[in-house]
Amino acid sequence: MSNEAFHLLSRGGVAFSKSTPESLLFNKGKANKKETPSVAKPVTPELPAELDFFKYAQNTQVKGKRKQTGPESPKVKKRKTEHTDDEEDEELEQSAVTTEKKQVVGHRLSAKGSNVPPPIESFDALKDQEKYNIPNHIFPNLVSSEYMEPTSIQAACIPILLQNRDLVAISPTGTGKTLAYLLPIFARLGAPAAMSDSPGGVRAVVVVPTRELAHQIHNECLKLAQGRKWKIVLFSKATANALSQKAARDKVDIIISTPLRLVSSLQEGNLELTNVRHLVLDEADRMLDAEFMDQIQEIVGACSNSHIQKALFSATLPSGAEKMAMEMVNNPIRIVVGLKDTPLPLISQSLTYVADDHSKLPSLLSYFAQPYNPPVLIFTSTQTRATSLAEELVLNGIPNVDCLHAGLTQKEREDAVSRMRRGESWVMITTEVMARGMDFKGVREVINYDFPTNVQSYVHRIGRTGRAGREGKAVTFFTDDDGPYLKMIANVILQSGFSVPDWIVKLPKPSKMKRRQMGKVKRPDAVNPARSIGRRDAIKKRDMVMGSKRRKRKEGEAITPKASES
Ligand SMILES: Nc1ncnc2c1ncn2[C@@H]1O[C@H](COP(=O)(O)OP(=O)(O)OP(=O)(O)O)[C@@H](O)[C@H]1O
Repeated sequence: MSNEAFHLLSRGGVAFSKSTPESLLFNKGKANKKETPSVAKPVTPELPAELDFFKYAQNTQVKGKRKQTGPESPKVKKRKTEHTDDEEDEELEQSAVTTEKKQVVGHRLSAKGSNVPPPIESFDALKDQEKYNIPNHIFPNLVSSEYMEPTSIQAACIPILLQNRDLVAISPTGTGKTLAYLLPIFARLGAPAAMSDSPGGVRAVVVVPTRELAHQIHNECLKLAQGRKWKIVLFSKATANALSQKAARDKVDIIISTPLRLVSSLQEGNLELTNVRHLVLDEADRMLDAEFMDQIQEIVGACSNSHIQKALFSATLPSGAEKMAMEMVNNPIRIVVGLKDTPLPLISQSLTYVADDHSKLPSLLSYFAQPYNPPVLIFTSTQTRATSLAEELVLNGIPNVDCLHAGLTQKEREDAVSRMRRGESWVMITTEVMARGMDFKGVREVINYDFPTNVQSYVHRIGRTGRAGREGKAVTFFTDDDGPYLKMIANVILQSGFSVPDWIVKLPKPSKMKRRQMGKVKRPDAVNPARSIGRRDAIKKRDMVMGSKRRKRKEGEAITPKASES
């Protein structure tokens, strides 16, 4: 199906807004009932204060029942290390507890390092000029962005970064890590380079794994930059070209980029990072995995200013990545908010058995036959499967289906993100490319159609819902093939305080080898086998027709000379 045809078929022509009655359309089963449409049920009767990042419990009357022992229980604590990538996590946690860990009142927040500055109580506390020296123009921008009180990660990290300390920070998805590093960057830069007498080139760089995330962070920067002429560049081929002149580069304050784009410009000699004072690696564990490692090393090497501050942020940081992170930084402070590699209890999580790959589509269609809460984000393992699933849903009459993956053109990707932000997409099918960092506040349900590739992928995928204190729901389909990896995800679910069937809890712990193979299950390109058989037949028929045409042409060519002779 062509892209245009796909969008024509998948668009219902109306935007979904959480506050409009359109949401009622989704409660097919309850169409005639007066009660309000199905809303993700609150899952925590009393959200522990240490996990209440957005003061959720204080402001909301919570009705539901927590299904399992809370994250604080010793039983769950023991499980915690089982799902992590290797055994050293526990050691790290324990050493933090016994030696340098500080428990900050009110939140489960651990800080490790020397001379850790105390967290701030409020954004107002930052107005203390002597202590923090933050330019006044930033505060109205916080208010206009509706940032009234700092989240835990912001409370802890902002004073650290303001002291120009290096930092490794881990906090669950959707808890406001972006502002935790952007605010100190603006504060430390003080004023735009263009206003300075001796601008010396780019002063801050934020590196992220995808273009979409870079775009989103750029928008966050623009919110904080209001009222001043900051030059904040979302690095792309076009902007990189525009900055190939040194005079233009000298006026740049902050660059937000993916690693590849930055490295290309460095290698072409069109960019210097020698004046960079603040380097942030967001989604740090992804930035430090094999795919990006060489590029990150090149970028870090290019940021050669002796006063550089490095900060790494993520919701997950397996111990291997953490070791690498710690080697990159200088006398760092390590902050962990909540439980490492654990989703917020605001996201209710469950596992759904679907036997085999062919049974997934019918299972998903029955899911959509029940009341559901759009927008729903669905993750597949490959681009072709994402497209195939989107087509199937459209053909099955699911309204406002959309698709976003790295196989689309940049324009198509941007358009898909815009439609999602405008609330026009009710069901977005996507791949790992959207798993990290993307902040679509309204996403209420995440479905892992294909099992995630590892624990981190699971945590980030489901973290697209339950953001900024909202509730969310995550459903993960599993087949017999996913069995060996089930236990790892089940442990995360238990750790967050939800239940899983007993037999899954009793599964043996997978070997290291098995853990490495997770997500490598071979799946067909088409999610509907009937359609793929149809497709095969169509291809066969097409080949036969073409073959017969070829033969006829050849016969014709053989006849023609004779005809010309006559
Ligand atoms: N202090 C605050 N008060 C209210 N909302 C906030 C605050 N800080 C951030 N937010 C909002 O919370 C949402 C999540 O923020 P952000 O995207 O920075 O989370 P994150 O921790 O980086 O998530 P991820 O790990 O998925 O990248 C955003 O919509 C943001 O606008």
